[in-house]
Amino acid sequence: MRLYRALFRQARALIEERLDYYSQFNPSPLSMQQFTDFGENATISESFLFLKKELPVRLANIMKEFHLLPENLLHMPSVGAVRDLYRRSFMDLLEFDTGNTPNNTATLEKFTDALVKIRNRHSDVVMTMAQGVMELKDAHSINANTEANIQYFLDRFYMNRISIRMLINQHTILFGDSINTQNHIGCIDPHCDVVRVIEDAYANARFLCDQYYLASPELILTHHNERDKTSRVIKRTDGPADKNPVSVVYVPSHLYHMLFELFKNAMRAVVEHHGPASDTFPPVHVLLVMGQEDLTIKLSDQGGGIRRSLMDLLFNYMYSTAPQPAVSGLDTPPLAGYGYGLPLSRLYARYFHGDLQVTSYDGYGTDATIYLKALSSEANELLPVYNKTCQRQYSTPVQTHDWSSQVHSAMFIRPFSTTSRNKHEQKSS
Ligand SMILES: Nc1ncnc2c1ncn2[C@@H]1O[C@H](COP(=O)(O)OP(=O)(O)OP(=O)(O)O)[C@@H](O)[C@H]1O
Repeated sequence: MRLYRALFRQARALIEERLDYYSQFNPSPLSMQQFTDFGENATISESFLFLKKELPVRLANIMKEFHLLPENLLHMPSVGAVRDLYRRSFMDLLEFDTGNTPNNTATLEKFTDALVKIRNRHSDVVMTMAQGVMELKDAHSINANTEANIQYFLDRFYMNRISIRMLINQHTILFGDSINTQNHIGCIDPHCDVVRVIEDAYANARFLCDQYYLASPELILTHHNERDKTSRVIKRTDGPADKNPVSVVYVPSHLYHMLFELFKNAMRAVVEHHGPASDTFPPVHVLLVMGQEDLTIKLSDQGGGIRRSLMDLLFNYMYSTAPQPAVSGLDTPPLAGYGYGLPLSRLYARYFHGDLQVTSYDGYGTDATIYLKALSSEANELLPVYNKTCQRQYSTPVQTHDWSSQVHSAMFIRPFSTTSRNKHEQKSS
């Protein structure tokens, strides 16, 4: 037993030492264009050389932030389980970043297999972290500072996770065994048909809404393409839409995720506001605009809106008006869960420098707007970086409400030029 403990302590010390080393480096954000260029031209070997360093760097940057979380949260079993997963995956990756790992077919195959294993291992992390927060809420009272720190951490933690999964998916889809039948570049669709994704998300949210309430609102979609000056209003009864009227280089699954969450919220609000027994429901209007710089998708519902006093809570991981899901998930109403729909969707939008904003008219309805970068060269990854500014954020007491902006650009990292892509530069501070 004593030997086991000594070995365990030794292993932990080694992990901490490696974390210190890799967290000295800044993550290297890529633009959508770099992802597609790389996907079309790079070899598995080049991808391996980049990822064997970049993945441990991204993992180490977020793992260091765990140390800054409130002790109470770290002691929650689910949070401990998530940390263990991260440690294991970090160590798995380090095997490949040693001076003597040969860059041969066997190593490349082993690396791809390791990435698949890591992706599967982490598939429930969002839910497990959410459970950790629920465990904390049940066990302790949470003060404003703790809440702010958890909110700050989760935004960064989930953003980091989105980015790591993006890298892993690109490598495993491009160089793994799966067959590309859709002309995608990894998980990116260079001609993502936005109307189609909107209609898919609507249809699936509607299916859930019909199942739960036996009723659902219609969809009216208007699109305008400023680039070729075309506009059209589509009602669902109109039949198939024009072929690909608005397309963008994007990850369809990310766009689908955001739209599905927004449609679920809109439908739930409309049906509950008007009463499920109502004869008719006002439709959900979607406006899709392709501009010169932005692609904008606005969902407008007449679901009674949200009080202004609650607006600040919308993106809070600890807020949902829906009943808390049981850990088993069996009693979960299908249209709402942990209250992560909006905050996670906003992270997906922000990941490539877009945004998600909600404006509401109490007593009437809500507009939820997704902004995406129209140009792939401007759609850069937004990544959390572990540095002094972020460390300070955890120790700064919550201030009373201020009118000024809360964005601290030093805590996220902007992309660097293509030429320095493989140079994992060390942080200056
Ligand atoms: N369109 C809307 N109209 C009225 N209220 C809304 C609307 N969108 C969101 N809300 C309110 O914001 C809360 C948080 O929404 P969010 O999507 O983050 O979580 P959720 O729907 O409760 O659960 P989850 O999305 O995790 O399944 C909702 O519970 C609801 O009260």
